[in-house]
Amino acid sequence: MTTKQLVEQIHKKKSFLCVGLDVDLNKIPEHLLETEDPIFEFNKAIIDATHHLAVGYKPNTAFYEAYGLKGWRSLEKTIEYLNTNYPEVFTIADAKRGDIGNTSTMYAKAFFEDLQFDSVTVAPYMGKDSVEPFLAFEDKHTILLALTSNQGAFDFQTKQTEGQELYKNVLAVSKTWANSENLMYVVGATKAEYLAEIRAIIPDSFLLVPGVGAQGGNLQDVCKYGLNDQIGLLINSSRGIIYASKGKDFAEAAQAKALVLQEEMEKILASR
Ligand SMILES: O=c1ccn([C@@H]2O[C@H](COP(=O)(O)O)[C@@H](O)[C@H]2O)c(=O)[nH]1
Repeated sequence: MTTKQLVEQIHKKKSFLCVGLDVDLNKIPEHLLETEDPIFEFNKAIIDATHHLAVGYKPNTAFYEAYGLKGWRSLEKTIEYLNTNYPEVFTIADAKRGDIGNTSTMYAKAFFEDLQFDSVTVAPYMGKDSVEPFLAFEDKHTILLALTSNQGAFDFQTKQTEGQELYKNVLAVSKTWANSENLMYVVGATKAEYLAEIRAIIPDSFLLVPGVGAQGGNLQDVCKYGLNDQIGLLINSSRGIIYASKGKDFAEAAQAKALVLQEEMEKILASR
């Protein structure tokens, strides 16, 4: 999917919501555990109930890898289901990959060619040659960790290096890499106060913003400095949406939670 198509979807749905599909078998309704593939059945119901309110879906691969081969098959079925039934949505494999060049190429093939995701999250730590193999894929997006939502972000990301914070260095340097137009960045909703300075370095890039809901980040705070001319934000909520109920009404309850965020986004978009 191109960035232009993503922006069109945002305007059409009046939403820049991304639903996180982080499926934990201990948290899903019990009746689904009797089915052959509980993870896929859960995802399918959540997607069907929320697709008109969300422009993106983000399975975090950890939640699939944790269940071995069966979990990976559930991930495959989920992305196939999205691409077949809702090809207009932007898909993110939250896998946080990145390695030496030839290995990164294989990661990129896995997520872009085999699984057919639109994007994958990548850690910048190993530098340019670990990220450029992902950027080489046309109309695919590499979402680089910049300033993450967790407390540990302060251990390294905000430390001074070459006269500025490391995360700012990541933003400024990655902009110069080959095909950097395919880059997006992760900035945690819990770090909204950094967004003005982030936008000064990367005014045009899309930001994937996790951390609203369960982690306490605030949508209004993120939008104040995070929005740009193209909207430029994908706000992710995982637990806050998908675990709204553990009963048979789980999909309706998830829809209600997604609707609250979509309506808030619609108001924000209308007020610009
Ligand atoms: O900085 C980051 C980067 C990634 N994540 C991931 O996003 C979701 C958030 O889930 P919630 O349940 O809405 O808190 C999850 O997959 C994280 O691994 C992040 O939270 N922060």
